[in-house]
Amino acid sequence: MQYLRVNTLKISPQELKDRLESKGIVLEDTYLDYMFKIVKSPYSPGSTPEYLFGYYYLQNISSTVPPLVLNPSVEDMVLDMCAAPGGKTTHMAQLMNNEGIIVANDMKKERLKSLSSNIQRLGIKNVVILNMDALKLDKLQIYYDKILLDAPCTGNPIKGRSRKITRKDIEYCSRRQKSLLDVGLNILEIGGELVYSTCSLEVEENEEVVHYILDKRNDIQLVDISDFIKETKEINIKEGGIKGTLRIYPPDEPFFIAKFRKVE
Ligand SMILES: C[S@@+](CC[C@H](N)C(=O)[O-])C[C@H]1O[C@@H](n2cnc3c(N)ncnc32)[C@H](O)[C@@H]1O
Repeated sequence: MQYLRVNTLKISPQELKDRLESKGIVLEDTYLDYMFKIVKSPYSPGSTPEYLFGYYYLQNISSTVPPLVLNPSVEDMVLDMCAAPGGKTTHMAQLMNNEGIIVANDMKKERLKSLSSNIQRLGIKNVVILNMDALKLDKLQIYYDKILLDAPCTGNPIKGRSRKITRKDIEYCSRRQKSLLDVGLNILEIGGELVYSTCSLEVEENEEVVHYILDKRNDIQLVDISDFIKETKEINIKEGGIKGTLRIYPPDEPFFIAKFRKVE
């Protein structure tokens, strides 16, 4: 199922809906007034003039949840630790009305090209792009009010990979996720919040990562985000294996989401 997120920095949801429907694209409302389900389209939704003008971004409905849970505001200094191709960075820029600062980092140069072209196409002006291994971000000694860690996981399709995911892959991802989360929490301001998400359903990459952090650190608390379940009716969303976390299940793209606050 394909969805589009209206880029409200450039056009209103109603105006875009009218324009696309006049071309034969059939859209359906969702829980977000700026997100539509594409029910029918006579041509590829990524090839319309409206797409090229940056009036919308194509993404799965599940991936709207982590930025909404983080809830960045204009006053916040925001970090997106693993940002490419920028679905969540550009959504956060929209939530911040193109003001404030978002540092969008990704380690892979190749993937930064699509992040950069999406930022340009959507007319986003509050994003600074950084090309670093996120495991080294604490060396910069820059501290953030809000951090999104949309971590690399076994759920991400890897170009050219045809083999099945093994236990070793899951264990490797889990170790890397724990380290990335630890670094992110080190550069969070006291009182600041970090949202951790993956598109994997493996416990080792999700609940186990949360337990690892809560067992290891006294300066971090888990924030209960289960209220979100009521707000997102048409998504197959449930409480995760730890109280206060979220899991999204197929037919929507799977996601695990947890929120942390630094308390001292
Ligand atoms: C799940 S994808 C991010 C998707 C992105 N948040 C979005 O919404 O469009 C994970 C990203 O992490 C990046 N990555 C993997 N290891 C990294 C590391 N050590 N430091 C920074 N980025 C990394 C990958 O290049 C990939 O772009």
